[in-house]
Amino acid sequence: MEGDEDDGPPMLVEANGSLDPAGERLNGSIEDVKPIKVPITIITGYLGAGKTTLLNYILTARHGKKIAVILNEFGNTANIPEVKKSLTVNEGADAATEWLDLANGCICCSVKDSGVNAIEALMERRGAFDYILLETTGLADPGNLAPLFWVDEGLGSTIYLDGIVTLVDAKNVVRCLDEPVGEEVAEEHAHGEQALLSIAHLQISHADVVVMNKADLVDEEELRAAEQRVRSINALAKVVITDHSKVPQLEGVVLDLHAYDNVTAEDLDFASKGHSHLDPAIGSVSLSFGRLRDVDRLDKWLRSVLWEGQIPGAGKQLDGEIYRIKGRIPLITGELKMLQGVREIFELIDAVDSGEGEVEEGKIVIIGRNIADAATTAAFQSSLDKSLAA
Ligand SMILES: Nc1nc2c(ncn2[C@@H]2O[C@H](COP(=O)(O)OP(=O)(O)OP(=O)(O)O)[C@@H](O)[C@H]2O)c(=O)[nH]1
Ligand SMILES: [Zn+2]
Repeated sequence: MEGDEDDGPPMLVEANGSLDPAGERLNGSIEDVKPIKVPITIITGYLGAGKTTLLNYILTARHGKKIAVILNEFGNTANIPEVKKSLTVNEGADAATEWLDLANGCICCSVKDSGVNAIEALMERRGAFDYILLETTGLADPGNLAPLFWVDEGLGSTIYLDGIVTLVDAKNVVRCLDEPVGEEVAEEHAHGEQALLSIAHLQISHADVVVMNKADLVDEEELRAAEQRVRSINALAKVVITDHSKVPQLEGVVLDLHAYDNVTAEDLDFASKGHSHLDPAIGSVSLSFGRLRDVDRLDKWLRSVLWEGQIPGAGKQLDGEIYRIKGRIPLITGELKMLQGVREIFELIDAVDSGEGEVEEGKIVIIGRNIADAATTAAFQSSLDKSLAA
């Protein structure tokens, strides 16, 4: 019950949109028949880590962008089935309200059905936004949210997932992660105290950017320890250190992340360097391989691992879970494919031409629970080698 304190009505607030660049962009692209897709960034993080502080900072920063911010208000609403909740839009002195039908009083469970509709209705009435930022409750597991915005064509029409930003509290994160983690980590949507701790792991493991906040409360040594711990859980995420959530810039930290439509060499670079496994629960595995003739064998291997939890040829079921996967796959033709996945959903897509020349080495990075120990890492690599050569 007490853990649900910020499941209150979400508020949609428009940040400093006075310059209305969206309007300009709309007018400038009349010949473009495709509807403009608005990027949505999910802001998640442990209770009290600084999510609201970050969003307020963005709301007041001078950026000339039209940003819709969906906030969770403080409140003490218990989860009551089938309640309608409001989504308030503030535009300067104006305030407008959309109604959200929150199935169990929690936006993360209902955003698919009504949150997106509300956002779309809002854009129809108010003009398109450049960006949408969605703050989830401190308990939300982003693994449930990400696929809704990422691959669902119905939603994909107007909104696409730009990335997940996870706020962590530099002072408390190590202690939180060291608390015993129960079986609840595997549960889809747990709200107990035990689960809360597990959710901290999940939120970090799904992050594309980790904002390590409250740097003012720790010394250099504590800060490095916290940063290393976060990187050991998620070697793919960019880590940004802040005081009062004052991110150095918005682009690449909160906006324009392209975390689900592009995989750069830099994204995979840190993960492939090999790191100590500081966290027994969640870690990252980096696999490498040469250029492939096509992606068929890799596709089959991925289906076995992600859909069946089976490492081909290793003769055992994975006793963990995979949360996130990214890769860059060069073909002998010179083409480059990119791999993107959240939990069991994955896609192999053509790389955007970055003009970086031919890529020689293929790389895949997997983040998950109970998969990053030395034995499992070796099993992944040898299985992949055999499957690709077969
Ligand atoms: N010392 C310090 N305090 C901070 C910092 N960032 C935020 N705070 C304070 O920490 C408290 C929680 O910050 P919020 O932004 O409300 O955190 P939140 O993640 O939105 O919290 P919930 O909505 O409860 O999950 C507030 O009192 C902030 O003023 C920081 O960098 N340093
Ligand atoms: Zn929920």
